[in-house]
Amino acid sequence: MTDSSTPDIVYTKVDEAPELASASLLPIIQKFAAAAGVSVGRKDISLAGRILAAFPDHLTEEQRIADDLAILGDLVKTPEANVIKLPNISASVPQLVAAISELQAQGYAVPDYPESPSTDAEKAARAAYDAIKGSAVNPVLREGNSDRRAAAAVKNYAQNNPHRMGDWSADSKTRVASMSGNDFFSNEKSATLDKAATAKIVLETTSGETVLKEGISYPAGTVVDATFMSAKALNAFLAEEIEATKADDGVLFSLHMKATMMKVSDPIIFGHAVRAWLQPVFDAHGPALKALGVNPNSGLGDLLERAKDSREIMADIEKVRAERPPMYMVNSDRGITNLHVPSDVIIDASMPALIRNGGKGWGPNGEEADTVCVIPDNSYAPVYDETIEFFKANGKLNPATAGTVQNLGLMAQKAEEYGSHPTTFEIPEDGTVRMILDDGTVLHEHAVEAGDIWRSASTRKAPIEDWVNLAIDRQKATGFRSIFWLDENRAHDAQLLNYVLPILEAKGVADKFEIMAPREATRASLETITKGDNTIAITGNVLRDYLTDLFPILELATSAKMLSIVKLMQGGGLFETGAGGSAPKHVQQLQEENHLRWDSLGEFCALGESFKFLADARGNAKARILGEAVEAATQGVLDHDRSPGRKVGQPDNRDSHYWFARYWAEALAAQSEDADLAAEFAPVAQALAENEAQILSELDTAQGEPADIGGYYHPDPAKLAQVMRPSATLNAIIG
Ligand SMILES: NC(=O)C1=CN([C@@H]2O[C@H](COP(=O)(O)OP(=O)(O)OC[C@H]3O[C@@H](n4cnc5c(N)ncnc54)[C@H](OP(=O)(O)O)[C@@H]3O)[C@@H](O)[C@H]2O)C=CC1
Ligand SMILES: O=C(O)CCC(=O)C(=O)O
Ligand SMILES: [Mg+2]
Repeated sequence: MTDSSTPDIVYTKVDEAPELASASLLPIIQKFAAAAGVSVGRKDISLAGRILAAFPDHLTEEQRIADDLAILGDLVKTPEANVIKLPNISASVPQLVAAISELQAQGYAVPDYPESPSTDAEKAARAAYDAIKGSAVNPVLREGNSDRRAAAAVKNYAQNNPHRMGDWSADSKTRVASMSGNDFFSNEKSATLDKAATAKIVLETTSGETVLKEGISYPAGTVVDATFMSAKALNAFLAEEIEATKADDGVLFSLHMKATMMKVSDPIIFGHAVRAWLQPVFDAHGPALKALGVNPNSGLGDLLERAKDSREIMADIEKVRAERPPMYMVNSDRGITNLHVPSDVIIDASMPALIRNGGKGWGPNGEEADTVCVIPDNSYAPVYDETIEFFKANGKLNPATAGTVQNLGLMAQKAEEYGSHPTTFEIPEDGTVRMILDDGTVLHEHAVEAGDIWRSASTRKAPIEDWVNLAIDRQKATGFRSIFWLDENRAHDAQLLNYVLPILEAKGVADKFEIMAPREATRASLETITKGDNTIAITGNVLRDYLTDLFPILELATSAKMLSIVKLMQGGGLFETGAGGSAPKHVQQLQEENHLRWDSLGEFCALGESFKFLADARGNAKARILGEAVEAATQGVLDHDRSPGRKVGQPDNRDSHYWFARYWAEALAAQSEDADLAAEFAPVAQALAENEAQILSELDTAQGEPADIGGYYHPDPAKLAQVMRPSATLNAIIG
């Protein structure tokens, strides 16, 4: 078993590109931190790690690892927590299955993922895997609300070095398409509980009553929502939009939602889209597809793989494809469509990239084209619709002069849709869903039909109050235009306003804040930053996710450079690195040509904050100096353009770590507050400078050939270290 002691700073072990970067960066951080007596150690929240931790009984003693996510889940509820959290995979089923087979091939006897569990053992395995899939880590660690913004140095850099933006034209055919009703937005009901309660969710049909879930307990003051999306309405809408897109010659069809974070509802919606796209094939070959084990929720890629030997089915698929509009591609070189894999359908990343690109997506022919963006539910789609209409009318944003949109997101304790996974159901039969409290009160009730997606989400009182107070603090600290993105006509938002308005009144700051529905807030924010002014978007959890990619990608080209702080409600600190994900494409590039374009600026920003937090929490003056020197080093990386290039042969992630270490050491050597630290780092700085040419040449020589890291989801640490630390000269200095 792995060591279960907790280091002063936890630096999470994750997946994909950030994990590759850690192999190079973490040894540097550990060396520098040791000078302040600070230990920096790892806890494993990777997909592979979480799978291994779930099945100790299937593993040998040496193979077993501790359940680090559970350990961290406890740690974040204590004031001692100081966690640097890198982005991890929120796995779709295809990713989960791929990770399982990789582990099995490496000799770990973890069970297969049971598609249709029948035995008790299969049911147990399925339950364990269901707990691992989707957004299973972030809701556990995020025991505080979210504060994401660009650090001043990062924003200044973006203004001085504006990235390329695609041009928008007034006659762009790009548009957002959403359902005309009967979606989560229009069916929502919401209530605030005046006392603590336990609830059950039941479905009543002509054949009797089924308990969908019971024993859900809520503290007093919880806002409890319930809503559903009609499957019939969804299917009619999808069919219509496929036809409407086709009528607009050459325009791409695309679907955008969050199949990973909304891990129960959105994969079902995705499956409806796959089915709608191939409806004639499902009509003609339903039983045959079923016999092949096809599940539309797993995507077109899985379907094609299973059907590839059936000439009849494949011919019919071809026929349908020829009749369909061109589809927006995830990777046109590899033939990966928008509907291939659910985990590629991640609206927070896809819509901003399309908008940054002048509303153009990539088509199957590898050419850019205008795109119909299907976002079925209306809760948050207006944000993208309004953004697109704004740029059509006003032209693209100018990153050289644009102000910034910061975000304060209500996220703690699985707030809002974030926490809806255990209370989301695909309705098996027509009937009535009721949410009933232990005193018999029917809190919410909906008439539903078979196939409808019903879900309940909740938001607790303490996180709401914490979020409003955080907003008051940030508004005071910045003086920025501060907008609560709440729609008084939406059931859930109206309940939140019952909390927000009295707190603002009681603190005498009501005049400092505006309240706007998402569409109006989007327009106001775009107008504000276009003028060069700044604004704070105070939002719920889903908008937190969406906006902290949207605005950074427009303003800074990427959300990787964001400062992302989670002030834990019990007093600890969680420092996330950037606002983006784990960049699978970057791993592919490393494997093919040993170039890693991952930018660790998010890690640098989080590290500085973590040291400063530790300094305050533990009265460690050296840690403060280390943190201030990290900030100077981050500034150095920006000032001297040391961030990774995109192409092989250009300096990459490893080069940027060399420069970061060097500027960090130089800043420590130069400061006069702590003579011991200066004396310790002067020779390090000197060695790094003197060996610059040698180190850069060693790093450069490493690039070009394929790199073997011994696994994708579960790489071999020794091979990974060899690939990511190819400079013997640098390694000797770092030790
Ligand atoms: N906090 C978390 O734990 C999060 C986890 N995720 C997970 O990450 C995975 C991938 O998500 P996806 O939506 O594709 O989003 P990503 O943010 O991983 O990738 C989108 C694109 O953004 C660019 N990018 C992101 N981070 C960096 C960086 N540090 N340096 C340089 N470029 C960067 C890359 O562009 P290019 O390829 O053009 O260089 C990348 O392809 C999923 O499994 C998802 O669940 C997603 C968001 C947050
Ligand atoms: O938890 C997840 O799946 C994704 C989180 C995310 O995208 C974010 O926090 O920005
Ligand atoms: Mg996100």
